[in-house]
Amino acid sequence: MTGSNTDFLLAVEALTVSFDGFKAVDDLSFYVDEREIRVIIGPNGAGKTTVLDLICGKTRATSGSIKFRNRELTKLRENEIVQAGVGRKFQTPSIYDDLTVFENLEISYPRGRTVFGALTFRRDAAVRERVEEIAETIFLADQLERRAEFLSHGQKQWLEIGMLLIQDPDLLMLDEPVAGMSVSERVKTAELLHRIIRDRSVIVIEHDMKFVEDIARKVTVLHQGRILAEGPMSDVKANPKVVEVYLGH
Ligand SMILES: Nc1ncnc2c1ncn2[C@@H]1O[C@H](COP(=O)(O)OP(=O)(O)OP(=O)(O)O)[C@@H](O)[C@H]1O
Repeated sequence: MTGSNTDFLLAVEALTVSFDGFKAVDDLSFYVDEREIRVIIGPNGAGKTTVLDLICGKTRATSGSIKFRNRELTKLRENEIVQAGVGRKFQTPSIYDDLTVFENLEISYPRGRTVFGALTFRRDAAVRERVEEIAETIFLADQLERRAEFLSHGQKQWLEIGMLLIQDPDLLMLDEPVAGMSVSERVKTAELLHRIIRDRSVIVIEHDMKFVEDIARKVTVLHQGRILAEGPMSDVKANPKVVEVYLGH
């Protein structure tokens, strides 16, 4: 039976999506616990991004179930999925270059529905406090008045993560968060993810295996829309099938 109730934060069951008959995700099932970091790896075209697109409602499933706290997501619209507590960061940061770090975080605070509305609401103490707390978490506490366009590539990525965190999602999904980052930024991003999972779960797609080893407890390896292997990084690395299709390349 698919879509049964579970204790998992996220239960993906028998999920399939076909694009003109091609199954980019094929009868996929996996489960994510509360406060888990799950890393999804796999070769190009394995279906990793499509899985995140399905969870956040950007792509509609052909069949199968995605339950988040036992609530079926496959029938919800993207904004309803955000409101249910699922945040998604895409590869390209969608920050406002001409606003400061403070303003970028402030407009993402759940009260502001539009940029206009968000900028005109009173900066009350609660908002300021929350913005400062998030800025501290994302290593930007001393950059609050800086315009976002002047941040480094890594700082822009952290800012966008902060813009999601301020909405307090229970599940945060990140697509290649360390792509293009310096080594020191990668190390700090791993630290950031460990901070984030103190009170939420994270799904990360990543190709950088050093970074994966720094953050991963459980890894799901996708290949041709299906699970090739799943388990602790040490097991996955030693799996001959994973070496053949992915790690050996
Ligand atoms: N909207 C779409 N229409 C048609 N085909 C699609 C669509 N989205 C994805 N695909 C195909 O589905 C397959 C899986 O793509 P996906 O982007 O999910 O892979 P990926 O594992 O994220 O790869 P990469 O590591 O290169 O980002 C690819 O063959 C891709 O061309």
